[in-house]
Amino acid sequence: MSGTMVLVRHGQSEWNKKNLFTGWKDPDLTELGIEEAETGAKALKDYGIKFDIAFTSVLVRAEKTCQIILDGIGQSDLETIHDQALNERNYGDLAGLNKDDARAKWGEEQVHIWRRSYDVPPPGDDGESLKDTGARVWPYYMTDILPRVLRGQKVLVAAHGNSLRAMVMILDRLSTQEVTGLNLATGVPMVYKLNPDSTVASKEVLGDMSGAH
Ligand SMILES: O=C(O)[C@H](O)COP(=O)(O)O
Repeated sequence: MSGTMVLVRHGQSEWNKKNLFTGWKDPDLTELGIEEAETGAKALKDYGIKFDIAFTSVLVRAEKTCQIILDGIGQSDLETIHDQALNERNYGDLAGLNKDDARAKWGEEQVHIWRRSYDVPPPGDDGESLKDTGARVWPYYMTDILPRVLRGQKVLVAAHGNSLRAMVMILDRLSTQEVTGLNLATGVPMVYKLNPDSTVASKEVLGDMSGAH
């Protein structure tokens, strides 16, 4: 057994609350989002983990979630690396649109394809599919995060629904079809212990993922 990596999706953001596609837009956490991050912190405190380093994106909802968790477990000053490789997928021209309005306009199925398919990007020059998102998340994981875990460090990664779906896809060895059914709840820590060959030795979810959609 080597180290431990905890993945956590940021708490509810203002745009999650309004049901808007967000992507690289930068809304803050809501009160509920703060509470969700605090609940995640409590679960990690009860679990008894102390981290060696934290990683987050350059978007405020993930950065704040990361800091709330560190504050909640008594590690406020822990070294934290912010990198846009961990940002949410870029939602292209969908950013700022209401998800239900989009369903009314383009149909449930098309919107589901944009949100959950592996390789269909949302419309717009900068829109990223999950595969495109993985193309920046996976190398960053391999070069910056994984080596620390393999050295035995305990690593926190506070990021986003789709950047974390890309990570969970490779960790859980999900197929491109299986990943379409993967949804991550806000503020629920996933504790991965890795083997020396970087495969997953164990995965524990500290909370309820069932409400995620
Ligand atoms: O960027 C967004 O809109 C959300 O953070 C994730 O959205 P999704 O669950 O629709 O992919």
